[in-house]
Amino acid sequence: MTKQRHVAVLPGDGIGPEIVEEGVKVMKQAGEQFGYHFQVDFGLIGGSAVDRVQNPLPTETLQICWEADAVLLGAVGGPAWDKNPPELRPEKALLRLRKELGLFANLRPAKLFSGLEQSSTLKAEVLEGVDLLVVRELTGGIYFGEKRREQTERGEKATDTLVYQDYEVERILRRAFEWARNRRKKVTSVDKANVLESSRLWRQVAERVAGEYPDVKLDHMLVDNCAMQIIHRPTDFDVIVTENMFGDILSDEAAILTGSIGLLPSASIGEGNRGLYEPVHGSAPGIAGEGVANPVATILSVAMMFRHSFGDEQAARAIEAAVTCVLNQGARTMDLAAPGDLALSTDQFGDRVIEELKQQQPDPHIPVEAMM
Ligand SMILES: NC(=O)C1=CN([C@@H]2O[C@H](COP(=O)(O)OP(=O)(O)OC[C@H]3O[C@@H](n4cnc5c(N)ncnc54)[C@H](O)[C@@H]3O)[C@@H](O)[C@H]2O)C=CC1
Ligand SMILES: CC(C)CC(=O)C(=O)O
Ligand SMILES: [Mg+2]
Repeated sequence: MTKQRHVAVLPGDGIGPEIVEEGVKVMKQAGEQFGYHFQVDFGLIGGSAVDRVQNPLPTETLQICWEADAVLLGAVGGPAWDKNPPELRPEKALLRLRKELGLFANLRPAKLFSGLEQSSTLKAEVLEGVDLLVVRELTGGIYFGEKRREQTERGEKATDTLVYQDYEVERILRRAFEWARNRRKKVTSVDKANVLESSRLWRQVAERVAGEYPDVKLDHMLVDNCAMQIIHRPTDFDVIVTENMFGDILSDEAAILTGSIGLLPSASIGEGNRGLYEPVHGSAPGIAGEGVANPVATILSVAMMFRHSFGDEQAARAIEAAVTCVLNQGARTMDLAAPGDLALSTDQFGDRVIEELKQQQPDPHIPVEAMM
């Protein structure tokens, strides 16, 4: 029986439309092979929405996201909108969308594809076996705290506030422990508890939640040390769980382990099955419109959509296997190409993934219903 799914697609700004086009192609191909019929609704978001309708998150966009089973997003932002007032800033729209949909858990896996050791600036022996998952709290912390600008006697003053409530910490910690159970059973909780009160609460809650998961090992690490250890001993990490801003920064850093930020996908989920799927990277304005962006992060985000929103591990793995095959054949986009290599364009790479996906057979050993 054909499965009906409703997907909201928000290409956004910069390279967003180019990479999302490849993601949608792969989603439709996987849908054909694995028995889906998609209703796809496109929506405006970010700077392009400001330009068109003077609103970075139009009501119609929010509406199609609410009605959808999953949202696929490219990226938002760029220099054209950097000086906009807060209500017209593209990045604010993305923060608001995540909050409105209640997507508090952001999964950012960083895994080394074999053959890409040479693409990283780090030594191959440091990278061998890298496979970590950053679980980032997504709807709290300093990105959402009260912001203020004031004139004082000594000039202008700006304030950002970092607030966490224990329930917000508890629910993300619980997710991290659940996911660690299906991996190598190790959680590193990252904070700045030597300085921040919110981090002291975070650590306290982490200890409490850990008591419910005796099979999973919990370590605490200060964020400055973690930033170093990620590139020094990356294979020591399994699941890293941390607050919003630390997770944002550490996941970009983790991209260096894999060879390019153009490879890192993400899934943002909440209490239900609806999720938002987007690459970890931004709108890369410097290469926008040239057809050279790496579409892998977006394509792998589509795999995460099948896994987390549709509960379809078989389709997810087929997409991941197709990407692996294409990379194993030596195909590279500009960000991964060695000097002298012929780099494929964004759509050529997407086409190669489609061809490999067509060769993938459902694996009868994988349960169709994914572990959520
Ligand atoms: N989720 C989102 O929509 C995000 C949006 N942004 C926004 O994006 C804009 C640019 O931000 P940046 O700090 O430059 O970060 P960025 O991630 O857009 O780019 C950083 C570097 O990585 C390269 N890069 C990124 N994605 C790539 C891909 N798929 N293939 C090949 N190379 C790629 C870029 O060319 C650049 O050299 C800003 O307006 C920022 O606010 C930044 C991060 C996340
Ligand atoms: C709102 C986004 C621009 C923040 C970010 O960099 C991210 O989520 O990766
Ligand atoms: Mg970021």
